[in-house]
Amino acid sequence: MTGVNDLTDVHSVDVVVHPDKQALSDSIAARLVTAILDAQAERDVVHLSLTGGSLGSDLWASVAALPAREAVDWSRVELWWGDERYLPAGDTDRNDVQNFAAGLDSLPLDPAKVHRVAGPDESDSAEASATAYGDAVRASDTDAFDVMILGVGPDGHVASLFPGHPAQLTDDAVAVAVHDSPKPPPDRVSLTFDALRHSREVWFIVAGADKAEAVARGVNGAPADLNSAAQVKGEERTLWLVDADAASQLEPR
Ligand SMILES: O=C1O[C@H](COP(=O)(O)O)[C@@H](O)[C@H](O)[C@H]1O
Repeated sequence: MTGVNDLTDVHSVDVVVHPDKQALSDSIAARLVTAILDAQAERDVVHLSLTGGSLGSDLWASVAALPAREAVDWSRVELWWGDERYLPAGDTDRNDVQNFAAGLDSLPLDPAKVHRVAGPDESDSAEASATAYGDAVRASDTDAFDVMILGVGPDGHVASLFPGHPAQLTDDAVAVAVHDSPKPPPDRVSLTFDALRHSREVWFIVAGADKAEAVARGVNGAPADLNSAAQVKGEERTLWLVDADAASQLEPR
């Protein structure tokens, strides 16, 4: 994977505001299906990186309800996660489990192309899991994720990179173990900023007034100790897909 992002160009992001969370979820689903179809017209396999959080799962319910999902060749879609809670396979607090329960399980995916982060039942430590996950990303046949979907926490975190946390600025790895996470559970595995940036498109998906400050800081390029989202841009496009409540502290552009 290659690519360098100019983080000083804070205006090269697009913001799309939707009236409410359901409209936002349905719109992300339609946009995602279109993006996959476009990518499949150009490349054999499409690489998507998914996110946890409520909207990160809701969007799969929206995809599952979308007739256009039938046009996608889901067997040619590779799935990754930007982060995972370091919990055993099947734990209902895992991001992958929540995504599948919401609607991913209805899609005819190739299980060999679903790249889950190993939990404590399948690895010796979060560090070992992060190393194995990073090796899997490196070994994949892609030079970049096609779409990197990232939820944003009220504290401005993306994936499991929390502002001010020691793991946030790890720069010598694809994935990092996170301990003492400010948000439970305490142990996690996350892609690093470098890995997140190796994406053709980065989509931040955010709903709710409690995230309005994080959205404003992310869009306006706040420093890393205040906002992790602001440190990540796509190689071709950076999109903020938000509802009206989450957009309420943005200046008119
Ligand atoms: O813990 C996590 O939180 C964020 C955001 O979640 P939300 O519920 O506030 O939307 C999520 O993006 C991340 O993947 C997850 O591990």
